[in-house]
Amino acid sequence: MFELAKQRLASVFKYIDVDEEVIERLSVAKRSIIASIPVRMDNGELKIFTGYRVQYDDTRGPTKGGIRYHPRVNLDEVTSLSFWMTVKCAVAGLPFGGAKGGVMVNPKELSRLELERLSRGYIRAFADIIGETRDIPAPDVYTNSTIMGWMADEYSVISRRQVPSVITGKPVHLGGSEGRESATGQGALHALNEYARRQGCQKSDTTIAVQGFGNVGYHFARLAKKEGYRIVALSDSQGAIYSSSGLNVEDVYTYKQQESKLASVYCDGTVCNMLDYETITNEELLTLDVDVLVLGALENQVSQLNAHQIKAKTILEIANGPVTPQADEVLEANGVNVIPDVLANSGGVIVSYFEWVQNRSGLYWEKAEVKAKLQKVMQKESNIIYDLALRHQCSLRTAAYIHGIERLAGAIDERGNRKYFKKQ
Ligand SMILES: NC(=O)C1=CN([C@@H]2O[C@H](COP(=O)(O)OP(=O)(O)OC[C@H]3O[C@@H](n4cnc5c(N)ncnc54)[C@H](O)[C@@H]3O)[C@@H](O)[C@H]2O)C=CC1
Ligand SMILES: O=C(O)CCC(=O)C(=O)O
Repeated sequence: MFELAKQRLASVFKYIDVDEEVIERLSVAKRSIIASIPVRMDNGELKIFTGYRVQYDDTRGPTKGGIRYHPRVNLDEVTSLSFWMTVKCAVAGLPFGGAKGGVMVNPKELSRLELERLSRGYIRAFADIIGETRDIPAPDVYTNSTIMGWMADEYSVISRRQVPSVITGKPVHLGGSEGRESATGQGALHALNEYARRQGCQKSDTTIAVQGFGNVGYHFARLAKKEGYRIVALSDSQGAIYSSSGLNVEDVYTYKQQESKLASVYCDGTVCNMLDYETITNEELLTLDVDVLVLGALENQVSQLNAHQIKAKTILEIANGPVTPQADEVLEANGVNVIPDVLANSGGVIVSYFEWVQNRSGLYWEKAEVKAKLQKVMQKESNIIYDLALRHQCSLRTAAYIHGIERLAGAIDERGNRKYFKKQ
């Protein structure tokens, strides 16, 4: 996966003249740590979990990135995610480098207390390498604000002082920022709005299918529906639902909260009939004839295996790495525009940055202020990237990488390396 991720890096060097030293530095992670995390389970047994933290590059500031709990987490995946965080923070213009963490675990199999012991154990294992000006974790797949609260608390216990800024995405009562919970979905909507405005699209005529109904998928779907887009399909890991006239996202969310999976929404015949939804498979959702396909689950969902079947005109990547480089080629040839992850899902880390700033200054902002600041950054960076794509006649992904790598290369150069532009 990491080798594939790096192919994106290589593709921008034909557009910008960058010194080999920059390429060399951005081709490897600065630090990768694997740790054993012992956890006493509720039945008295000791279980050892494997935890990862990769700090990819810190040229532009302390490294930043979420922690993922998933049974398939591995070093290759965490390294790729940390590389994308590096590019993303540069694309958003944040004073951060990139990192990512993870634990190989199925959190659905743990009790709440076991989950808390694992999360505190993760911090004890990595306390020496994280820190408010070193590396600042945040939530990712199957981690949330409650887990971030436990982690920040554990770090404060170890440090014998209050250090809320070591972790972002915390509960608001523990120093979390207003608006962080919905920030990734909200940011993606800003990126889509700017794109739609430039294409002259009417929101009410635009149909959207959303893969993934967790933090980012739910908030995106909820906010997009509120703005007038038509959400016609939703999926989670267990199944998918469809309605040509549009789904009521809040109703679906309420049923999922009660029943824990989307499948229950339609498995219960009463609910299904009442809401007029039909069931489709997860694979069918990806190939629906919609205007926008939103990928908000995991990596490698559109690959060379299914790219040629995609009928959507635009893909919005809220997940990290949901389209493979091989699929990019097929999509580009078929005229499908991809609004790339490093732009589309940057709302989360942007509001994480706001949280870090609030924690460090001790001055807290109201939700409206956070939302206005997020909108300003998303609109600015989206339009820079959409303009770059027009100027270079390249894909939106390549334009986003050009934008991020130029900022990174500038920082690497200004830290004392050879001039990054070979020709001035
Ligand atoms: N939480 C955040 O602030 C950010 C998350 N992301 C990325 O967004 C993606 C989703 O993250 P979250 O929403 O936070 O995770 P989450 O754990 O809240 O939700 C993940 C969702 O994906 C669903 N899912 C898993 N496999 C699926 C499949 N094959 N088909 C359909 N649905 C599937 C799960 O059922 C769940 O609904 C990940 O790639 C993550 O790295 C990116 C930026 C920030
Ligand atoms: O909020 C953050 O610091 C990072 C979120 C994240 O992991 C991501 O953008 O992929």
